[in-house]
Amino acid sequence: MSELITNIGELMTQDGELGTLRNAAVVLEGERIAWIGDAGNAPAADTATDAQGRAVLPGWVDSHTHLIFAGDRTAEFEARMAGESYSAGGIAVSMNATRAASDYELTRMALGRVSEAASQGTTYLETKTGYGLDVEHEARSARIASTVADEVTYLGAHLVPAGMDAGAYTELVCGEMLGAVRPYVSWADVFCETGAFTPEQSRAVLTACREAGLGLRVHGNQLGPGAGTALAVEFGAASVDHVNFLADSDFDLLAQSWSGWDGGAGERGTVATVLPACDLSTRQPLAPARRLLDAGVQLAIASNCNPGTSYTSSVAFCVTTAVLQMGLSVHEAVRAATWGGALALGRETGTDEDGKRAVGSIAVGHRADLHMLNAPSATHLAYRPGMPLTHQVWRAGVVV
Ligand SMILES: N=CN[C@@H](CCC(=O)O)C(=O)O
Ligand SMILES: [Zn+2]
Repeated sequence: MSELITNIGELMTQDGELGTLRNAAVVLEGERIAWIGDAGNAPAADTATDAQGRAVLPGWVDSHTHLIFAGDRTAEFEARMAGESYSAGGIAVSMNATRAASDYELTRMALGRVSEAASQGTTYLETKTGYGLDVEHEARSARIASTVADEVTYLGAHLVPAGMDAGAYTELVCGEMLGAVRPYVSWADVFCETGAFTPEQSRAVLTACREAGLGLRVHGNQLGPGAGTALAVEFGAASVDHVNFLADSDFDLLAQSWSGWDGGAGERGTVATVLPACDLSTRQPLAPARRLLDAGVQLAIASNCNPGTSYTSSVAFCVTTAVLQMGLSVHEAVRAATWGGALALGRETGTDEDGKRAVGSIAVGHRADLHMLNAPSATHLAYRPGMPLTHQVWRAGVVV
């Protein structure tokens, strides 16, 4: 089956060569994009959708979420709004509720969250373990995650559970727990922060997970200056996320990590992933997205949907915040939330031949993940903050 989407007022492809097209059309064939061009030259297809001048973007690629949880942390949020500061300790509240939930409940809630995200334009999504925190419950979280998300990350190193020795727990994370989650995950992450894992413990986790063949990610520099970003770059992590408290040397390390990359080939560096909704919900200083881009660092924007610090899967909200409060242009923010997210997950390239089609940009052969706005341009995402602008979403060629 093929579908022609025509009369697109603005087609923001996020593809380096195609750029942004006006009065454009796209043809989808099965799960792939088959043709892109001027609406006047569009070929016939089995069905047609008239965009009536609306804008079309790639679907959001949300490269950082924590969707496998039960329970509620409204009280912690209220206390924070009354002046308390965020600390990692709240993770234990979610751990207890998550352990107590049945497989069915956890799966149903996770699917509900994925569906909320999809209805707002998210077409590719990563999620993590991290609220199980023992072998049985981390393995269960990983298994459930693998049934609801496109990419799964092992975050056994989220918090040392109360009553456990940090060294012994780190060994568990690096040993038996890693073995139990391994069939379900392709990434590993560590929360390298005061109150979570020390640089030495983080190093041990990253080393073991790399040896197990997992790609690496780091939660770093969320709550203060520290070693997270430097460790991420040293280990060749695909992404370091949060990056609120960076030293000058962290900017340099991140920028240098991309110096051997020419935009498509060469040595990949470490993406800096900013999480604007989390920054607002924790009342942290906003991550320095503008300075990172200006320094030559590749940037992603993600929702960080989780019960503690960012209970939203609205990437549009994050994009709006990045434009209005972090100094990004609309194009830069949309790029970070689409192509940038794909880059952070190693999914920005891929062709018909290898069968793992690229996501996060609109080009022939890429996966047909499209987000049509009820607006003539992507600028409306920032110009009309908070408005429900998602008009229609295609995921792998299928209307969501
Ligand atoms: N910072 C660490 N992990 C999550 C929050 C976890 C929680 O508080 O439940 C985050 O990315 O913000
Ligand atoms: Zn997180």
